[in-house]
Parts: sequence; structure tokens; C-alpha cells
Amino acid sequence: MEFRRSRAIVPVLEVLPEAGSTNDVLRARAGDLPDLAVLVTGNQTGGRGRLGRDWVTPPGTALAISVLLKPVGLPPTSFGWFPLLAGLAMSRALGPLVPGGVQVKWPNDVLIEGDKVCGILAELLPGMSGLVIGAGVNLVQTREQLPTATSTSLALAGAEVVDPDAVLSAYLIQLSTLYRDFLSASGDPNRSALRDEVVEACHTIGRPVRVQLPSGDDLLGTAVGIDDDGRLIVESDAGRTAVAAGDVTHLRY
Ligand SMILES: Nc1ncnc2c1ncn2[C@@H]1O[C@H](COP(=O)(O)OP(=O)(O)OP(=O)(O)O)[C@@H](O)[C@H]1O
Ligand SMILES: O=C(O)CCCC[C@@H]1SC[C@@H]2NC(=O)N[C@@H]21
Repeated sequence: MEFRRSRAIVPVLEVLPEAGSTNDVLRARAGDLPDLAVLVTGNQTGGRGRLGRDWVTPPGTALAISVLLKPVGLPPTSFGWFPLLAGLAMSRALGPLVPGGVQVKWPNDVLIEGDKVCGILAELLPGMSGLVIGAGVNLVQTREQLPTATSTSLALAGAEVVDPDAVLSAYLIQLSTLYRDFLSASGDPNRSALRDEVVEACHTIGRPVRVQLPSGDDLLGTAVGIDDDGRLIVESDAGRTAVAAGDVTHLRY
């Protein structure tokens, strides 16, 4: 895979021929790298997913992108927005490539007709000094190369051309723009405009959902919004619950 054009968008873009996990490499080097530095590989051998799962991609079939964010002067409670902005950025980058577009499942999975084409893993740096936002994008895997029946690739979903560099550039342009918009909107603690965009893109809002909470409990209800800290608000028989982390399933009633 070749990467050509993305360097102008971010201060540091390093293409690794191979990496265990780009999130791990970037976290280890975060102290020496600037805000919005990016590591990318098309050959990630030890990818990690959310909730301790593996992220599996055969060499040369997928992109692994990790972006370092070092926002200055933000309260750590605001950090919950960044994974949502990454999901929105990726949905804008991938949406035009496939017939029928993409959907975002809260917090940041990007789906095509319900199947996962991109997963995002946001990890805090020690002392809340920043975050690493990792995104895995399934580009050209065949059905047999995907780990589950509910995952897909851009090629399988009907993208006519799958250019890794174009996907990378589009994502970085969208993410860096949203990130700068977020930082410059610090006068509006509710981030109303950005919140509206995230809610608009998030397919989960307005749907009946089951949320498997980190405690192991299940929450059944309807997703009705996103709160000031980026948490999903679920309305159930027990009232409203703000969910910071969990596995969401869209239910079809
Ligand atoms: N390349 C990949 N593409 C999609 N899913 C992957 C990939 N590699 C590993 N996985 C993992 O396979 C599982 C896919 O599960 P599934 O598509 O059923 O969605 P899910 O359980 O709702 O996922 P999630 O918990 O991320 O919302 C997830 O745990 C995901 O992290
Ligand atoms: O479980 C998920 O949905 C999140 C998957 C995140 C995968 C990406 S690939 C780039 C970065 N490096 C990793 O080890 N994980 C993330």
C-alpha cells in the first residue's frame, strides 16, 4: 500500500511497514511527538480492539491509523467527545465511497448496512496528558478474510475504487478540522453545533438498543441523545441512564 498526499494535513505522518499495534507504538512515543501526529500501517500484526478484544486484519487489506491528540487546557471530562469526533470524521471519509453510505453506531463504530467496516479505539495517555485515537478500516478483505459475519470491507460493500491514501487523507482532513472546531468552540461548553452534527450522524439515537454495560448488566431502552460529556443517554423503564462505555446493539422491533 502506498501513502502519498497526507503529510501536509498533519505535522508528523509516519508510515510504518509493519507494527504490532499502532496505538501501542504511538503511546510509547507520545512524549516526543506533537499534537495531531499520525502513525499508519497497512500491516498491523497485533491490533487491539475495544474491551480487550483483538483487531484482526490480514496484511495489505486494511488501514491501521493512530492519531495523537494533546489538547491544552481542556478539562478531562471533555475528552469523551474525541472518540465521537473520530467516528464522525471516519463516517464523512467513508460515506461517499459506498453506495448507500455509512452509519455510525455509538460511540464510534462505522457500519455499512449494519456491518462493521471501521472500529475506533481511543486510549488516554498517563496523567490525562492526551489521547491516542486508533482507527482500523477494512479496505479490501474478502468475506473469508473477515473475522465475523457482521463485519465488512469497503470493497465487499461495493466501493468502486479503494485507495488507501485517499481514505487516509479524507479521514485526517475531517478529523483535524473537527478537532480544531472543537477546541475553538471552548466558549460554548455544550458544543451545541458539533453535538448536533454528532447526533445527526449517530444512527443509534432514536433507536431501541441493548447496552451491555462494563459491569456485565444489560440495559434495554431507547437511545435518546448524547450528554455534555459525550455519553449516550438511554431511556428505559428505570428512567434515563448516561452510558459512558458499553457494547450497543441496535434492536429491530
Ligand atoms: N477487522 C475487523 N473488522 C470488524 N470487526 C473486527 C475486526 N477484527 C476484530 N473484530 C472484532 O470482531 C467483533 C465484531 O463483532 P460484531 O461485528 O458482532 O460487532 P459488535 O460485537 O457489536 O462489536 P463492538 O463491540 O465493537 O460494537 C468485535 O469485537 C470487533 O472488535
Ligand atoms: O474494537 C474496536 O472496534 C476498535 C478497533 C480499533 C482498531 C485500531 S487499528 C489502529 C489502532 N491500533 C490498534 O491496536 N487498535 C486500533
